[in-house]
Amino acid sequence: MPQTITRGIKAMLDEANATIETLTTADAIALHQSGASDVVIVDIRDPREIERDGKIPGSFSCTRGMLEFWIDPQSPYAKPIFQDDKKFVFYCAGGLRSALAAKTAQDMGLQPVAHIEGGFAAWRDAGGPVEAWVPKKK
Ligand SMILES: O=S(=O)([O-])[S-]
Repeated sequence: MPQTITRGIKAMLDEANATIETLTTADAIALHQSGASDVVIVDIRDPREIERDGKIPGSFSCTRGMLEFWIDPQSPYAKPIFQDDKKFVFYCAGGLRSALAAKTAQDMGLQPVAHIEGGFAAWRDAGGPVEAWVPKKK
């Protein structure tokens, strides 16, 4: 018998988008250009996407797979950056995964959070600055 998926991505995205802040690309670029020190831009794309396409300069990379484990201070994988009193702005390639990630983060108590509409593709198309991936020196 085939699986019956009772809650699909449309419902999940609708719910996420109804409860999280969505930044337009223009607003996100302006926020980035302001250099606000109380904002962390979180890149939730996979490493291969970052390697291929580059990233928003200064963004913090947290793959979606590690999201909950890096946010929760009780987790052995907790990252101190998620304890900072800052605004966390998530982005992915196209704005879908980041909506779900921001919703999850918000549900966990992280706040304020937002995500960038259209993701990195929209950012790049709008002329937002892009930093090329540089391999780590060994
Ligand atoms: O999640 S996605 O919008 O990058 S395909």
